[in-house]
Amino acid sequence: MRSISAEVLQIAKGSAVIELDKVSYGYGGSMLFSQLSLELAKGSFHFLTGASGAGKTTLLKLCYADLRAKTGQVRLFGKDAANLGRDEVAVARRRIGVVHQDCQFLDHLSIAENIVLPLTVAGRHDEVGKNLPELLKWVGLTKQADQRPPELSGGERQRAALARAVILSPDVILADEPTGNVDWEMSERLMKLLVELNKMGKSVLIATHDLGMIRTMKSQVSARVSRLKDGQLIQAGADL
Ligand SMILES: Nc1ncnc2c1ncn2[C@@H]1O[C@H](COP(=O)(O)OP(=O)(O)OP(=O)(O)O)[C@@H](O)[C@H]1O
Repeated sequence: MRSISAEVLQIAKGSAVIELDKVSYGYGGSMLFSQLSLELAKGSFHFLTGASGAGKTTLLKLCYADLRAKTGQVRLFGKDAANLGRDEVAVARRRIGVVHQDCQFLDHLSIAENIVLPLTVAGRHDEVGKNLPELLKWVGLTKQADQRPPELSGGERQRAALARAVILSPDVILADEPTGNVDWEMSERLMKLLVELNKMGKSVLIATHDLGMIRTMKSQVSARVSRLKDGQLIQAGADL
């Protein structure tokens, strides 16, 4: 059993879009975090780092209400996630674009169909024609639009996953190891897309173990870096 003391991360710019307030979570009988607090401010850029198994994916899942805190409060856009009904959770989630670690594509659909899936599921078919060409161009996948996910390279899949995460124009982007399994050049390209989104006013939280990339990006964007270690969230300093 691991436990921690409270650590509240204050982010100066704007009001909070997602807040974890003294949250506890664990699988089975053991606790992964307890009394963990995190505040993602509107328009902020945040890196979450930590060793494999530290709990980064779990923390992101709490941030988009895929998991429920055992104790403490998760607030999405100011509302306690525990008090939201199914429809309200769905509405909140539409404001949060998630780039999953394993991309989670439907392999029988084309890349274009996968990217627009959040729109078609939401019944917003009329917006597909307007948004898709621009998004494909933005992530450099216009030529690959009709290919199936297994036919794409790792970097192309990651860019497609990013396009799908932003198709509903969310306020927040949560990205879980978006540069896993891609080379340095592609990692930098992906990160620059995320910085671009942040410059458009979106809040960005990226879970990554890639400290080299964090160091590089810190010169390009004002970012907060937190490290998850032994169930504690520690704000990383110059020692990064
Ligand atoms: N559904 C689950 N059931 C039981 N244990 C789980 C489950 N999901 C994750 N865990 C455990 O919780 C711990 C944290 O997992 P998590 O995936 O959040 O870590 P992570 O920091 O994202 O790791 P990685 O960098 O390897 O992706 C790990 O020990 C993992 O085995």
